[in-house]
Amino acid sequence: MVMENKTSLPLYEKIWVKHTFSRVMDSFTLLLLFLLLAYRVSSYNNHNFSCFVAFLCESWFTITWITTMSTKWTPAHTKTFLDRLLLRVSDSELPALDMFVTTADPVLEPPIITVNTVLSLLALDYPANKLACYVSDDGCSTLTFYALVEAAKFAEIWVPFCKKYNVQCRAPFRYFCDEAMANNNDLPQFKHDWLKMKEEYEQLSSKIENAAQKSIPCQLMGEFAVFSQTQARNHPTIIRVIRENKGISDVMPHIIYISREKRPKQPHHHKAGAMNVLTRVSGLMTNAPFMLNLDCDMYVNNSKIVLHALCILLDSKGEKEVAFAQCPQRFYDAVKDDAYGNQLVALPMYIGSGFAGLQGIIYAGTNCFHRRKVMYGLSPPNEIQNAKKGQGFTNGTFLSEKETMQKFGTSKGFVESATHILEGITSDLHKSLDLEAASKVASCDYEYNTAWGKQVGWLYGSTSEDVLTGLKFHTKGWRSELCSPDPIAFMGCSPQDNLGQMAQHKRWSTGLLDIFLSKHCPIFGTLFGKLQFRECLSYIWITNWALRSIPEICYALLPAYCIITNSSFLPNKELSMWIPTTLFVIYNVSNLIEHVKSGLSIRTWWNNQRMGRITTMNSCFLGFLTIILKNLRISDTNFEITKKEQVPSNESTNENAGRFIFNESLIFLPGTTILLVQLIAIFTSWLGWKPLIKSGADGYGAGEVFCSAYVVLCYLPFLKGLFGKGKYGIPLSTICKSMVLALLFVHLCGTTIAN
Ligand SMILES: O=c1ccn([C@@H]2O[C@H](COP(=O)(O)OP(=O)(O)O[C@H]3O[C@H](CO)[C@@H](O)[C@H](O)[C@H]3O)[C@@H](O)[C@H]2O)c(=O)[nH]1
Ligand SMILES: [Mn+2]
Repeated sequence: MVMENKTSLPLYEKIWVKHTFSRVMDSFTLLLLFLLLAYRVSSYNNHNFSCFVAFLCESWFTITWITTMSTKWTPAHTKTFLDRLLLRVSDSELPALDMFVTTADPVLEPPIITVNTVLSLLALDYPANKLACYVSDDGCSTLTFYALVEAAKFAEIWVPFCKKYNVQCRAPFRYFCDEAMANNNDLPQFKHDWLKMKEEYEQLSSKIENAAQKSIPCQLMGEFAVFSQTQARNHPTIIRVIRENKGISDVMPHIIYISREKRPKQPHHHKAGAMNVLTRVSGLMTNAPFMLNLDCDMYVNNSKIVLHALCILLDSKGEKEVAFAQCPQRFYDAVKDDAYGNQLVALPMYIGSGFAGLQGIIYAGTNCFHRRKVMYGLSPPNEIQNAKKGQGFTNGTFLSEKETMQKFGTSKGFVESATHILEGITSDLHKSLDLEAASKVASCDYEYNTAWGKQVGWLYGSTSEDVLTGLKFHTKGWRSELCSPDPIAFMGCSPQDNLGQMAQHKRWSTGLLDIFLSKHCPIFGTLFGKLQFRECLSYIWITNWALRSIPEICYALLPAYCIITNSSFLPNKELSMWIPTTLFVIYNVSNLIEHVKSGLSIRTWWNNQRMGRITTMNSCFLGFLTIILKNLRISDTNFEITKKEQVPSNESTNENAGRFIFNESLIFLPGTTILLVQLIAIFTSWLGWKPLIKSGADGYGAGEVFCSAYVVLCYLPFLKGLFGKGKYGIPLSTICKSMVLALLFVHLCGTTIAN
């Protein structure tokens, strides 16, 4: 009886967080925004050009603020009950899990990083015969393959070591960083084992290091021979079973290496393409009902994470409603005070859990547990029941074999495995690691005329394939949950300089805007699908990122414009001046408090603020232009891979850490121009010159000068760059181009007055 009660208890609970202070401050901010707009409308009579532009920008900011507020309003996260799960299902009943790791470039993504991710997965606290680890290598690199083969040998001792001593962090490079670990276990054998393991790991890394230094010809013999004729963009499928699990008593999961076929003329759809190949190959080989996907740099930091995620996915309610369980992204080796604003700590705390309190958190591309049947296009069960009553509903379950082939492609084996999944037949961990059938589904023409990338699997068409794929699930009516146990589940690396950070944000904003302008636009999702209204607002907030660059750039140029033309855009009566002033103060103070509450320093807050402005006006603006070019069919979007580095421990004290570096990239052009325009304006004002261009309107005041100075403060790294040397200096060509643009702007200021 007691047992019965226990087993009917929910496996997880949703915890609602109260951010009352945030709510009050956010509402107050909104009120002030409305007041400002009301002021603009009421003072319409003495309008001028700058006030009109200000009104348009502020309207945009207000709309954005409403979506931000709605997202943040009801934050939540989950609490999982492992004990209840283990009472309900025995070890042998636990479901199988296919784990996917993607890597694409052995230089930008050093194999030792991928190896650590894989090692940490192999050592998960979960029955090894239920796990299979698939590594997709889009770089088709001998080095990556070699590293994995060596890692598999090391894993034979690493996995038992972790389990014996219940090691928390199961990625050796992080584990051995911390000497204190050597002394935190009383077992007499431990110290000895620890030292031995450390030595073995060092041997492994030096082997990989050596192989990277000199491409040893003997590497291309034996099992490496297949790589001898390959180029990264032109090669047949290579699939190798590096280690096969031998059954229940074997402590090592399957390890499978996949480099899908690539041909120069065939689109490969970047990461989404790789994920779909992983889905199919694993479907054939192990066909687990759940899949975990990780970027190559995301190692497991909580070895029980699979059980936590299963609490959500196997819960009686979760089972029917939740498509995926997303764990947060956290990063190690952060640059001091988050100088490049890419640690994303405060943002997920408010926005991420905000999403989680609505229809669900967005899919972030990594650290996510998926339900395979949802990937195959299944709708939530209640939908299916409704559909059974009605007519003409095509869901995977009711398709004929021919239709299933049209949808999933012509591999008989795969279609059979997909049918099993869609019908909920849980066949035991599997059958054959049949390489021939697997090669077929990894070939580049397999998807031709199928639903892959459209209705099935990871969706194509955006470099933010993650958000797009998650949005599709939400539009179908699925929910998702944020799974954030303590200690944090996964840790990864974030860009170590502003170049990486800015390129990354450009890719995200491009991909997100692509979604907004596509048929998957969240607005359609609410109108014609099952996307809930407030979830839609949140998706609008996130997919609009690149568009935000336009009003931000206009607003940043406004104070300079006013100083140059001796006009004003801020209210110039003392009484109404308090509206923008209070708005500025309240916004900044509440944002600062949110950062401090997330355990961050004031410096970090400022760096995040500053980088927020720089990223929006530079990366996102370029993202916006990229989308325009794409829609005009002049050029296509690309997936630039973020560089991953292992930072030597002395690096954090490096005096240049946090400094901006520059190159010829266009990404620095908007910022440099905006800065030069401000400088021209401020010098005009400071030296008491007559305004460059006279207008009839009221002159500018302290407000405009303050705003201009504020923009310069945000662009301080660029200001330093104007005078910096080498990579720390903005290239002369960029400065010249920006100067031309800045002078053009000053000239244009004149024409607006003349009209
Ligand atoms: O053609 C490609 C390109 C990329 N990748 C892999 O995709 C992952 C993510 O790439 P990365 O350069 O690390 O991008 P990030 O900006 O760090 O990634 C974030 O943003 C991406 C979407 O833009 C998501 O796919 C990621 O999961 C998310 O962590 C890495 O494992 C790559 O190896 C491929 O497998 N094939
Ligand atoms: Mn990454």
